[in-house]
Amino acid sequence: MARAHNKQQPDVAPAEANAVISIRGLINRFGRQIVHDGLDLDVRKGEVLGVVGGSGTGKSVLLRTIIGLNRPYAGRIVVLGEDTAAMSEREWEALQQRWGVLFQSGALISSLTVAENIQLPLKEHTRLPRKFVDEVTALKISLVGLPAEAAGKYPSELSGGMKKRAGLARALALDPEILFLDEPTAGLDPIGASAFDTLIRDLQQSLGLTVFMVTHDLDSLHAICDRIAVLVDKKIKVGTMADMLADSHPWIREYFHGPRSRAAGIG
Ligand SMILES: Nc1ncnc2c1ncn2[C@@H]1O[C@H](COP(=O)(O)OP(=O)(O)OP(=O)(O)O)[C@@H](O)[C@H]1O
Repeated sequence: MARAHNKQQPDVAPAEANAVISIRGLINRFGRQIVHDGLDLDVRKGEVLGVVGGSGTGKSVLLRTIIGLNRPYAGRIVVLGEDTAAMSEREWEALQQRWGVLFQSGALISSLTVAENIQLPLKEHTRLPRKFVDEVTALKISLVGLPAEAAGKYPSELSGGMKKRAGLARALALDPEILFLDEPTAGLDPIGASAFDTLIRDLQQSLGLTVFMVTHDLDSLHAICDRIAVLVDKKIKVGTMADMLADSHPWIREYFHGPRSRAAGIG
């Protein structure tokens, strides 16, 4: 797994006091293409942050960088108080267990049942007795609104929405503090997407999660996000929906006042 080992940067703004993720001066580049150029971001404890931006602006790269799947060119990333560039492998492994990730596809292993998929992180990172693992699995399955019978099914036997829920159950297996979601409602019909939004909001509130959600879905932004982070000009602008509606940046205006946003009851 790629990890950041770059130098800390001096003279940067301090992190917000209640930030669970704090990013300063992040630069990501691939060859001559600069994706992020001095990006700063604080994600507050207990918020649902929606991350939007045009295609190719680096939403997924940002998520992947925070969780250590992409090594940044420069910058400082502090997650749950830990500087990710200054950690031993053991500390890094411990930190990874404090977040869960749901990728767009659900990323379930097709040869394993739903229960076995959910049990993977439990078996990898804990030494819980078998009976307890089974109990936790059943609890997570019910938490995400899947029927108990789903436990024995293979991913190919599930609908798109059920696969997402199973992926979410796996992301929640280790009781994370932060949930990373990459386009969670992509591929779902509007009713399924809205139900998934509600589920995320309910879980966030009942479990006290901080949610970092990359999305294109204006309905989701409107329905469940406390704040919105927009990737523009290789940096990030953060604010409430009201802030975004008042912003004069051309892309932000177009996005939040365009026809799709009016359809979502926003612009
Ligand atoms: N491993 C990589 N090697 C080279 N270029 C990459 C790599 N990963 C991402 N990129 C480039 O970085 C840019 C940002 O990619 P990213 O997937 O983060 O965009 P995005 O904002 O999530 O886009 P979309 O909304 O279309 O999914 C793109 O131009 C992409 O081609």
